[in-house]
Amino acid sequence: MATNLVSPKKVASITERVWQSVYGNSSSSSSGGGGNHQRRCSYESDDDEYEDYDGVGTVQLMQMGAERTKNVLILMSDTGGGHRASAEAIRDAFSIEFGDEYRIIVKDVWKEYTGWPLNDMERSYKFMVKHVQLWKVAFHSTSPRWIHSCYLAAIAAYYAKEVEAGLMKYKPDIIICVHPLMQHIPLWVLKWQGLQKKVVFVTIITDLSSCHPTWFHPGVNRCYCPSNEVAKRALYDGLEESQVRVFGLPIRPSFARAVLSKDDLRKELEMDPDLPAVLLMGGGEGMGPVKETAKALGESLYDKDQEKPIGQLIIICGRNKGLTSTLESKEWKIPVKVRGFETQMEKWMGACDCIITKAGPGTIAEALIRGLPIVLNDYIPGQEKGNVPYVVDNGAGVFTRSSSETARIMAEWFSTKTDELKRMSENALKLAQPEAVFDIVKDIHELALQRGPLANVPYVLTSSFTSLI
Ligand SMILES: CCCCC/C=C\C/C=C\CCCCCCCC(=O)OC[C@H](CO[C@@H]1O[C@H](CO)[C@H](O)[C@H](O)[C@H]1O)OC(=O)CCCCCCC/C=C\C/C=C\CCCCC
Ligand SMILES: O=c1ccn([C@@H]2O[C@H](COP(=O)(O)OP(=O)(O)O)[C@@H](O)[C@H]2O)c(=O)[nH]1
Repeated sequence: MATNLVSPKKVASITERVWQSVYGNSSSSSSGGGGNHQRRCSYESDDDEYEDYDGVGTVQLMQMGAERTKNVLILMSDTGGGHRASAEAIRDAFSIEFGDEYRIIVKDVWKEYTGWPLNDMERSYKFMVKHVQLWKVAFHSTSPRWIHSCYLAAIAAYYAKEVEAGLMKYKPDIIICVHPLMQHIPLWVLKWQGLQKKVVFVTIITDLSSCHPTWFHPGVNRCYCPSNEVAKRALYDGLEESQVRVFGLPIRPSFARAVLSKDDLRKELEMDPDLPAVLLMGGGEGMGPVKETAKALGESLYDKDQEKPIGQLIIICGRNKGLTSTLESKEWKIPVKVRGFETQMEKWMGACDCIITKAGPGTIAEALIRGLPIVLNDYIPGQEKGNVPYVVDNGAGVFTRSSSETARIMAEWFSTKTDELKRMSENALKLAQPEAVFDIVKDIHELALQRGPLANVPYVLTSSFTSLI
């Protein structure tokens, strides 16, 4: 039975055999959409990575009773840039705090293992936020619990086995979820497998204030909320106080720990050493009115009377290649740098004096750490709407959708209103939570230590035990 599940050359692990005995022959299974059968074959036969992780079971057996490296699986999706940035922040903080004690795997398990629509959330999300009314309707119409639960249950029925295969491949001791739609199915899988006592499951919410109710899953061991406002919503939506912690949004340790001198950074990034600098961006996808704002700034930061610039402009277009090439081909009267997706955002932010961005939570939290006053020029309806009062009411920035207004504010900040820029910078620093990421990983570590004896039993055994329960 199920001979197609395992390569003839590979001896099936106990987990796989138990898995087969529970689910039978995959080729006769009716579940799964077009793409997933192929994925499953590669998982079972010739996936190199799988070989590495299969070895973990053996290592676990050898290390029983001794301290062993724990596997941490971080579930994320590239819907925008914020989920990956938070996942990487957690990964880096684990490594700084605990070295080799944890093996961190950052994955979009949906993409690897499932089919449509789960394996294509990036494109669907991009499409929907481009047609902003569509996103608004989708966001609000799926807010009631009974509606999103029905959708997710239907998807779980279709893809549970694939998600299970994805989770089993990495044999996680801890699952960290940084995406609202990646909790329900894995939590069901853990329940069905009887692995709830073995695997720690935590969610880290990456929205600062207003967020979709799918974030609040009562089945998690911990729900890390970035603000008190989100924590209140979590309690209101049924989580217990013991599940909720508020430390802040996890930001990459390079923002918190690096000692950066603005002068050195400007030299390294080949910027003008003296002119005040504004960073213009629109999240990981380069969304919002970046092009119009850039053009308006090109005019407002040029002093026509004195025929010289009063500021310089850095534009980071993220993955928006069209925007990059359009802006690169333009002639500017002021010093301008146009960049695509940058991996060292802490350097660009450290070299600038303020930022113009849509209200993405990741970018806002990073800018606050760097003490950058913020002009918010757009927000995605639903989850980003509440970020606007979060910044404005705390005196760390202003909101305007008008490009000419943004350009005017910037010209004032760089000339007659430098005191306002300074005050906002101080307010930004007061809101910053650079240590949040370290507090979160320490708390997860504590949680893992509190697990019962089942946590130390290798997967190769727990799965076979639990299938008998
Ligand atoms: C009458 C119209 C009915 C419309 C409903 C029909 C179908 C559902 C369609 C879409 C689902 C919409 C999901 C909405 C809830 C999502 C929860 C949420 O807030 O997710 C946010 C993430 C993106 O995170 C954001 O990233 C930003 C970065 O730029 C920023 O950081 C922001 O602050 C973050 O919150 O959104 C997603 O990942 C959306 C994924 C979209 C998936 C589309 C799949 C559509 C295809 C079919 C629908 C099937 C399943 C959907 C299940 C939805 C259950 C709620
Ligand atoms: O070129 C880029 C553009 C953006 N980002 C990061 O992408 C994240 C964007 O997250 P945010 O929540 O602001 O917006 P999203 O892209 O998710 O809409 C932030 O951490 C940015 O620093 C990046 O690393 N490089």
